[in-house]
Amino acid sequence: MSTYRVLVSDPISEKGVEALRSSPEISVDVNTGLKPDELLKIIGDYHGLVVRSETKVTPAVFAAAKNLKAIGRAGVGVDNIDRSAATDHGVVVMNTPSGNTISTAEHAFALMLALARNVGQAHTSMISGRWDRKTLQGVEMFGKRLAILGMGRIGTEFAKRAQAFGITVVAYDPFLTAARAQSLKVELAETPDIALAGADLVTLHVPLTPETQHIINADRIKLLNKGALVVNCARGGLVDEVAVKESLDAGHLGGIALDVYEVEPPPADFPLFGAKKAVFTPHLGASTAEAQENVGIEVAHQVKNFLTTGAIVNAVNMPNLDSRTLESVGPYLDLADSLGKLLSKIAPAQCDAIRVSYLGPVSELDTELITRKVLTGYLAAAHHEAQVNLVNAPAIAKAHGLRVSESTAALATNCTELIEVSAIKGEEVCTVAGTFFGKSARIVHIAGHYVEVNPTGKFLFVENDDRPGIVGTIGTSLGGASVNIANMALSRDLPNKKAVTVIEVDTEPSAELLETLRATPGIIRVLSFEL
Ligand SMILES: NC(=O)C1=CN([C@@H]2O[C@H](COP(=O)(O)OP(=O)(O)OC[C@H]3O[C@@H](n4cnc5c(N)ncnc54)[C@H](O)[C@@H]3O)[C@@H](O)[C@H]2O)C=CC1
Ligand SMILES: O=C(O)CCC(=O)C(=O)O
Repeated sequence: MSTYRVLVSDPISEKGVEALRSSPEISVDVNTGLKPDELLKIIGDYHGLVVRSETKVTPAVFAAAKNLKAIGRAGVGVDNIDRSAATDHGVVVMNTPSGNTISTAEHAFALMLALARNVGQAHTSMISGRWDRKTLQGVEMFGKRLAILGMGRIGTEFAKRAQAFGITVVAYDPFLTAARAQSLKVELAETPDIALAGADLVTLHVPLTPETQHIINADRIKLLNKGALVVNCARGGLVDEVAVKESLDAGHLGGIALDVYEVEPPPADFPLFGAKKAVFTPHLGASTAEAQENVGIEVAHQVKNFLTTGAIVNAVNMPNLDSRTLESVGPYLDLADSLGKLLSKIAPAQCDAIRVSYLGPVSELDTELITRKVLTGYLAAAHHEAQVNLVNAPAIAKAHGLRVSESTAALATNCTELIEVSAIKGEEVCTVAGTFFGKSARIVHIAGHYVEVNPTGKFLFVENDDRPGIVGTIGTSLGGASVNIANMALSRDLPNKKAVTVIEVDTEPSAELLETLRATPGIIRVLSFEL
């Protein structure tokens, strides 16, 4: 019987499906072309979902997906997946960023050449019986000026191909450094307008975001040279289709090639279908045997590894946790979970902030992940957030108005390394801390007291007056109730004549035993909890 069920709801390569099926822990259903209401009916049964761009993973899908842990996107763009709903529901979203880069760059280049040499129109004209050599005259690529918006993976591959054609490339990308531009032999433009001014050719390779929506608009089209050709093989919505139509009609823009559309598929009355110089393809950028095999296999391994080992690669809504990181960070994650849970038991309710300090070698690790784990331990117990996990912990903390901060320092004080976690409520600060003695994790501070306690197990936490006889009384009460003591740590606060006793027990103390202890003279507070 498989532990995890994965639904593949868009077509991916057979090798990808086989890679998923290779794990005995996973059973796979391939069910493509589902209508939204059909997906809603079945998604509750699945732990993993694999999609391309057709399946729309909406907030309603997440609400119905009670068991869903991971979505794998066989491709780059994740705009068909509601990322914030995924994060709120604790579902990790992973894509396969590089498997379709070459195919998409080649397709964009093919569209640019087809546009320049009227390949589409010539084909249509020929098969309707004409031999039209006059009106189908094209333009050369050689010596032209090309603006690339978005110099990521695909933009970079496009630039290399353009340079081989003798095209001058100018690129705009907010993350493109001067050094990288120089090594790629492209001109670096500081703004999209500078890149577009005087360009003969334009290609878009940016994600669709509020900043890039209509990055090609009426004003920017005017900056281009007369007759310029524009290719969009990235996302519909980057180009203002109405502005393009107007400029084509006015004779300024020379042509448009689109692989992607604001609405997919575009309606039959799509205004640009009437344009004379245009080439359209139905979102084919990544549609090659090679790209589909790459992304199908990659996504299958990512979803499989996440479900069976917890390793996270190419996540778009949380830090990555590949198997090597998991190995180095794993023990710290367990300790962080215990510290968060412990804090939720001993700190005052409704804290305003959580502060996590990393001292010593642990400060060199991916502390963001460890802090997320502190939060999962704390929120699960303090706020009864049963669904909290590494993905949604920061969002849930924020929703509870909990401020989270993190600090690191190279040297710990009296331990080699320390994770110190404080819950803060107004002026009140309650701190717990843990460390490693060799490979063994230990909790070493609880609310101002030095102790040495295992990070997991059943515990009694007793605050008492520091005077003779109390520990003996506690032991007698536990013995009387047949609760065996596995371990015991004592810590005194000499100036205040107070002490804490942390007792690891083999069985959970009964409510009656806790009442007896609480009623014992000299005992101030008794807490029972499991870490
Ligand atoms: N037509 C198709 O079938 C395919 C389309 N795509 C789309 O192509 C686009 C690019 O993909 P990749 O190159 O793999 O992504 P990438 O992440 O490697 O590159 C995107 C680049 O855009 C840059 N960028 C972000 N905001 C920008 C802005 N406001 N102005 C200029 N640059 C900006 C980023 O810094 C990054 O370098 C994505 O939207 C993706 O969804 C990808 C594969 C297939
Ligand atoms: O799955 C596909 O064919 C679409 C590819 C795509 O648009 C992407 O990877 O962003």
